[in-house]
Amino acid sequence: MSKVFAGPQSLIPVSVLTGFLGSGKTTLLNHLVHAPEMRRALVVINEFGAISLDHDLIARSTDDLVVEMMGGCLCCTIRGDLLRTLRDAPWRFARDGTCWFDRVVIETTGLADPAPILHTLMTDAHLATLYRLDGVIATVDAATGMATLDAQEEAIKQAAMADRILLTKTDLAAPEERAAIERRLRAINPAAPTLPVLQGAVDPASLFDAGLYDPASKTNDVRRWLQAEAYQGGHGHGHGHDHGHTHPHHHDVNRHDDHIHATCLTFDEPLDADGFERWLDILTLFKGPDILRVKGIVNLAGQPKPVVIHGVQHIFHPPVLLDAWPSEDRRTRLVFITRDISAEELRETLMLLTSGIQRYGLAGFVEGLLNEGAPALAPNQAGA
Ligand SMILES: Nc1nc2c(ncn2[C@@H]2O[C@H](COP(=O)(O)OP(=O)(O)OP(=O)(O)O)[C@@H](O)[C@H]2O)c(=O)[nH]1
Repeated sequence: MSKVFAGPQSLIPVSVLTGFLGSGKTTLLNHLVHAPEMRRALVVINEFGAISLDHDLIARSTDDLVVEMMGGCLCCTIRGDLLRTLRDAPWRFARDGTCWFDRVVIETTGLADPAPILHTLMTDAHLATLYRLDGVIATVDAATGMATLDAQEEAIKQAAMADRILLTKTDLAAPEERAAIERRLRAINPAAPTLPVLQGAVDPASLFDAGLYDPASKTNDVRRWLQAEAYQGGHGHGHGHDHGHTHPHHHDVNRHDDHIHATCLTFDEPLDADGFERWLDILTLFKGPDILRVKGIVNLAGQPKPVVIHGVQHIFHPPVLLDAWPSEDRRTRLVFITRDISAEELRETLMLLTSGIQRYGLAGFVEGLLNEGAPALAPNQAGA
């Protein structure tokens, strides 16, 4: 928690375009590259296997737009190729001694799990001085998306990790088919707007600036980014503090997204900083693969400023210490999209650690656990 990320205004925004095979990523990019927002963009394309020679974008690789091709599977060669490409790009594409491009879009292969790409962007110290993750855009085919989500767990991950979901090929889907997939996507990822797209035609303004930093206001815009209210339309209104979407029971019980929980946890009282940090460590250590996305604004005891956290699986972006609370609302709000981890489990384990460490100190808490076992510090006894 000690590293604090600073200076987002000078960093180049990176958008990650993901989506299953044939779901319309290239069609979208071919449309997008004509937009003024892409005038000085670096587009990094990763295709598994041979790159189609009639890829329109190759023809568009001109003075104005640079298209970098990377072979191989991005999620397997991530530590090498993408890192090198992004590290070298500012000087490779420099003009008059300065970095020429002002935006990066990475198109991933349809088979890719987007997590390693996000991890690279979030953790490499050198990249962190050049780039900021602007957002994840996922294309989902309105006609075949249901079957893809049923069969391919990667497709669920892509939707769960997205900041924007683009529902493509809406011309090929019957209205009820489209409504069903929209419902399903909202349940997987309630905060990501689902935007219909025909033949790639999309307004770039609806795709970009999805990150914490808002170039329009030149500040970190937590409310727009966190979208905590989106999780509150589901179940559990009014009473507890956990709001989220659970999935209605389906006959095909093995559907991957029956395991997905989208939840917002809210805490009225400041949290013990040590307990919170240790809880995140333990959670990511043991449950990392099942944490698809976490975002949050956290009120830590003794820290007057809010801390913003952002993680994908076991990797967290360095926390951001904001100058001030964005509103009067000083509650901790954590939004989670997880696989097989319920809101209750998240809340109870967090309360156990923060209350236990606050009350007994770390050494006393651990000693208590060793001597008496966890029941002695059960959540309802630990002040939850
Ligand atoms: N009918 C219809 N077809 C579309 C639409 N968008 C894309 N397509 C078609 O869908 C096919 C796949 O689109 P691509 O853009 O190549 O998809 P992709 O996600 O880049 O595919 P991969 O590179 O294989 O992962 C192409 O034949 C497109 O012309 C749409 O809105 N409507």
